[in-house]
Amino acid sequence: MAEQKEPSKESLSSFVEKTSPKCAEYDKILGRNVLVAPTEEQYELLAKRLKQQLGEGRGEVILELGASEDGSENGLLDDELGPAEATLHSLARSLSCSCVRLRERKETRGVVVQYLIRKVLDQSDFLEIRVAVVGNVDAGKSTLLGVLTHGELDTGRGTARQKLFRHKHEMESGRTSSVGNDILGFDSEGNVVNKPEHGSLDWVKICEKSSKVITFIDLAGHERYLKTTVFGMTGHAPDFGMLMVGANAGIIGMTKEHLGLALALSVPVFVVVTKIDMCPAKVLQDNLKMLVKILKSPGCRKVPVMVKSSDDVVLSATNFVSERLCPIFQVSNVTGENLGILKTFLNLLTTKMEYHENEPAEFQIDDTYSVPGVGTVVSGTTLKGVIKLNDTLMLGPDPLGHFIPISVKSIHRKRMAVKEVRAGQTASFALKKVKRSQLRKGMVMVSPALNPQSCWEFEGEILVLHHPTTISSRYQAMVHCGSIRQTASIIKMSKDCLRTGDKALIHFRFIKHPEYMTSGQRMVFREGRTKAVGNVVRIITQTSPVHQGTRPKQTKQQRFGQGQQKNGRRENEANDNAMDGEEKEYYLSEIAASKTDTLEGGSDKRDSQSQGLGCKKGRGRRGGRGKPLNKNLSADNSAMSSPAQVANRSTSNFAQ
Ligand SMILES: Nc1nc2c(ncn2[C@@H]2O[C@H](COP(=O)(O)OP(=O)(O)OP(=O)(O)O)[C@@H](O)[C@H]2O)c(=O)[nH]1
Repeated sequence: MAEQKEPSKESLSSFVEKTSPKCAEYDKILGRNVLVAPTEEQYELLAKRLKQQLGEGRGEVILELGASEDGSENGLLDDELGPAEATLHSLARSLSCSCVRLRERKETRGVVVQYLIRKVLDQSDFLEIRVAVVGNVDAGKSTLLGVLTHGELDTGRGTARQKLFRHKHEMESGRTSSVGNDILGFDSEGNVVNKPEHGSLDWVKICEKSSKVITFIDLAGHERYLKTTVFGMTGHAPDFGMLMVGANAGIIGMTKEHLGLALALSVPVFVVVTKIDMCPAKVLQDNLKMLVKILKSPGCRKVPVMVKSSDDVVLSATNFVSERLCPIFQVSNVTGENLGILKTFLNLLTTKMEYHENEPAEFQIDDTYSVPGVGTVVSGTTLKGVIKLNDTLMLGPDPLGHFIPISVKSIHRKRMAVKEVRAGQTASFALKKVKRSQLRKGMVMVSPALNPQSCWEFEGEILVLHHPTTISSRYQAMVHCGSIRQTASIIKMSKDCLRTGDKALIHFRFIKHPEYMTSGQRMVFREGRTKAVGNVVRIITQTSPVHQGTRPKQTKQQRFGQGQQKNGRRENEANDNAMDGEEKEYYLSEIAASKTDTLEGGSDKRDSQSQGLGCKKGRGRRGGRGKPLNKNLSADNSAMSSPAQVANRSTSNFAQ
């Protein structure tokens, strides 16, 4: 493989030095001498501190043996290391934890050793980390997931991905169109639990044997399914983003778009470059150079690090939570090269998201099912609190903005029956006395103590990442906020009009039904190539939705028929995209009804029509200016604002 000028070790260690949090108490207690021969009192203190750290790390923590407070006498001598390790093992055992040696390094005085301490959980419990998998079409996303979770290498002809596809058309075309899920389990020692004999239906076995489960959210790379991909990033609450890049193709198509989205949503990203087995050295080198340049650009402000050894893995995983570090892996799904270090990295990932288990429960619904013999089932993420079997929660809002009490009949985590689910965990609930037709994605189930209120209107502080002209009042686009995705209209803005790069306070109104939102939530406002990101700052609750103009009721047949006719591509969209047609239809009628446009408003709407609704005329086009879909794809790089610009604006204004 090509020699690369990598920014790896120097930048990594200097980065670590600059960003590692120093905890005086921790250093004092776990200092070199204390662990070698602790007194009884010191031992108790150590156990207390370790317990606290395990709580903060949701059941795991990485510790360093031999690091002293001031760095002057770093390292343990040979005769000190044994007793210090024995103390640590004994501490871990006393707290029902495993203790795995990760790496050691030479310091001025002796060695410093890093250990992973992980709680050994009972069969029904496991630590959960969600990783959204994004990247352009054919980057090898589904293939990598197939290889990681089924333990068998790919042939280079799409065999591994077959195990992941959910729809017949996906099998036939090889293209992901929906949000897929697969899991990779690690036991308390960090060994992969998944075995080739575990089919996709053996999630229960994997979870029972795992202390930590990585849930991959497999997202679509094609621009056609961008709405679904944005939903995956906002609605499935990923802890990390895994950006996939084909070694031979480099940063093309939707890669920048997906990177920009992850940055805008403050999701830490690591990059996996696939297909290194079939890529000429020069091409790989050029593409890596380009990748590093984009990541380092003032917009992204990342510290890219080529991860090539187990040492790099531990360093990058332990410092990854800082968001600035961006580890890059180069793998082959065919030869299996470097898949081992990628798995070690995944095993060490810990989320920095704070989940509040002591607050009243909040659960956001991202999918609904009707299961024969069980009834109505909803799946989603528990954002706050703890939900137990037979708990009564408020489900809503319905089209009138009301919440109804429902009772939780059964709870499943990763297809495994459990008695309770805590903040940060995904789950499915079987609900009593609720029809599936009463439910939709974006609804919530919350504790009655919250006395939930729905809203038609809210205020958001928004930064426009890209718009071809200007945005003004009455402009409409899709709001993605958690698992909510609904077209909203701009009622008022703190500026007359907004261009790319502008920031404003905007008053939005949903056009179809009220939603449950909370201030501080991150949101994306997009339509075609128009994109804006920001935060919800104020919820405007109101009782009467009458003036909102509820849309005429249509049968499912009518809605689906319209979608097919207009787009000429409906058959390929997964169910969760089935609202595209009706939303656009309603959107069009709204535009037609508004004859009192301002100059800017008019131009925006014409622009919106030409962009998102070009397909109305059955030309199968999207993206405006009469470009066919595939041309739009190839034009991506130039048409969108670079992620550098995008991220610069988003991180400097919002994320930081
Ligand atoms: N030689 C080689 N081929 C690979 C590798 N990874 C993936 N492929 C092949 O690349 C093709 C595309 O892989 P996919 O996994 O479908 O790509 P994707 O990113 O999931 O594509 P979408 O689902 O459409 O977004 C398949 O034919 C794979 O067999 C690799 O590391 N080496």
